Amino acid sequence: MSSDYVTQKGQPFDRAAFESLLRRKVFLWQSFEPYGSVKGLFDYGPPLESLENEIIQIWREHFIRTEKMMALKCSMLTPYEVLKTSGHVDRFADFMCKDPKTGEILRTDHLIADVLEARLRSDKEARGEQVAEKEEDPKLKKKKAKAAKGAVKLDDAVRDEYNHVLAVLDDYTGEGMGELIKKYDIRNPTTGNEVEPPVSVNLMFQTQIGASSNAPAFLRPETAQGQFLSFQKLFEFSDGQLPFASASIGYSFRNELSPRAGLLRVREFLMAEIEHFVDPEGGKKHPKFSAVKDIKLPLLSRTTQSSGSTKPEYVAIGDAVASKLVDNETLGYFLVRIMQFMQKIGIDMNKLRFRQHMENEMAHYASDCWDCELLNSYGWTECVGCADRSAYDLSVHTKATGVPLSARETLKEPYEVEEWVAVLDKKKSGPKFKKAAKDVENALDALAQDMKEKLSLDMEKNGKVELGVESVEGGKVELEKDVVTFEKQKRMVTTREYVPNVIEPSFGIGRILYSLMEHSYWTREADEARSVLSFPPSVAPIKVLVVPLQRDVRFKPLVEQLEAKLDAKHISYRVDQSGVSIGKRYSRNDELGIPFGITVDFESIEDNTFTLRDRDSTKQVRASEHDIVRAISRMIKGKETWEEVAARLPAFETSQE
Ligand SMILES: Nc1ncnc2c1ncn2[C@@H]1O[C@H](COP(=O)(O)OP(=O)(O)OP(=O)(O)O)[C@@H](O)[C@H]1O
Repeated sequence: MSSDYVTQKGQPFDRAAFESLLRRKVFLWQSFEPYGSVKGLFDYGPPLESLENEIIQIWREHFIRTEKMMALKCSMLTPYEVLKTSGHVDRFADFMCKDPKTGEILRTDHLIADVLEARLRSDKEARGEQVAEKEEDPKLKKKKAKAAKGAVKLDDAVRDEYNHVLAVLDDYTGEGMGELIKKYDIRNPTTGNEVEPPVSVNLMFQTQIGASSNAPAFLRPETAQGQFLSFQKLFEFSDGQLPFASASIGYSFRNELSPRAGLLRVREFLMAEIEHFVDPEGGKKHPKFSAVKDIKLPLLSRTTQSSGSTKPEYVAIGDAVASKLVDNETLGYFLVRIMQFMQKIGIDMNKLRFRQHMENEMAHYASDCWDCELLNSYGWTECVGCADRSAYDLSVHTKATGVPLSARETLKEPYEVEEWVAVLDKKKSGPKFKKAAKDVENALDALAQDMKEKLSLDMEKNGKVELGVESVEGGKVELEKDVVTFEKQKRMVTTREYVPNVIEPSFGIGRILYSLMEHSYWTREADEARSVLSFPPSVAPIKVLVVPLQRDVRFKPLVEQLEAKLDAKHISYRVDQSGVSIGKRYSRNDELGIPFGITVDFESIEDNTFTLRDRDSTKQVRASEHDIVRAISRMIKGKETWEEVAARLPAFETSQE
């Protein structure tokens, strides 16, 4: 993949150089390095910690504040029963294969996909097919020619078979994948060794709460369950009004079998999840949908994928919902808001698409699901899952606990119903059934209407009925006419009780951060060694670089004055007083993605003016301290662009670059 992938300037993306930059500038590293590091765990250094913080702030503003969501902080340690009910204990598992010679563990579906995709790529190269987007690029051409040398051609039938297997890989059981491995002689790609048959492994980290092992628990694999279990409290907080949404930003943990691709598949990661609760009656409309209906989204539908194409179509979300391509307004509204968020933080819009889940990929209860995928040098990567989870979660927790997680609505027009009612004479049932009396009462309450009607007929015929409740004396409880009667009664219905449906956009912040860093990365044409991270001013980890022209005590008061001004405006900055040339200092800081540089020079001492440099264009203007700090502040807030600032402040020509 990385050979086809280009930077925002159309240059071939050099992942080794990019990763070296991230290491050099301490963006991130594998955790516990002095102890030999642990796969799938990363520490963030100052630039990445700060970048994440900026993105979280934008996320909070874009979703929580603007959409009036209810932010929650729920526990990460989760009792066994909760995750048993949600289905995670039984189903949150992947199949793994072991390389018996090296002990390496490989995720089975990834292993099969990687090997078959590599063979298909090799086949494409052998047939000289166009795999690169920028065919005319001589570097890419050279790379392609090199790759084609060892390429292996496939028979047409084999190629079709591989493509089919890849399309339906999610449908395979462990046994089925084991057969594929044998049939296609799939081996560990790094060692060439045969692998052992697939074994299912649950992905949750298990622990216990307290000293006793009677209370097994897990580190949560998603933030969602805590939000579902808080439903009743949120419903009251929203004054019994639906729709409403909760949101939670917090860590989740998955014991991934083969963590890889840097931040893209890790074992501990920050998630930002929204649970939007909506009345299923009335088509899951969204009150703000009409404001976004004309916005076009790159949608890669199920039908397009089935035809073998990976090219999304730009469709107005209003049309997509009207044609039922996207199931409902609420889901459609969130797809738009996700795209707008990505645009705000600087994601390259040419590297974003929404891919609809195939039927076999979706959970059985989901009615529609779209992933927001970002293209990076590892390929298209799911960064946000946006699913309509129907009433599944609230229903299963209600069933397991008996605590209703449902909404009530007062009806505008109450209506009368006639219902079968079981009338129990408690004065008689208590002494008669003793300890089983409560069970008898509950069993009668739980009877459906048709059962009550049937029992009333049985009672009339036989003078008694049997309930599925064990009596104290043994055998099933029998109820006679004097204890219970079945009657039809009229009742006014004034409220409607229902289980809301849930639309869930679920963001993996680490994957977004990584893709953003790749999308922001490019090198100056004149000098390949000079790399730049073009973060938008609003998300850049540090906003300003202050550079005194040289080490000179006369600059000190001016630097201090600038620092005080930037502090007062809450603008983050870095002062670079090192002795190296100004050009070098600028380019070192371009690598940190600092969007603006203020230079303090001899003229500053004379007239208190400074130069302001734009990272991306390297253009400079000269103005008073007040004007410069104000311009920076406005650009960070998105109130002005560099082009607008450069048009109104005097240009400054320099040969320092
Ligand atoms: N191991 C991981 N490392 C980093 N981010 C992850 C990981 N697993 C999931 N995410 C993020 O959490 C989001 C929501 O999780 P979800 O359960 O939908 O992922 P998933 O479908 O299991 O992902 P995948 O199929 O890639 O394992 C994903 O879109 C992704 O951004």
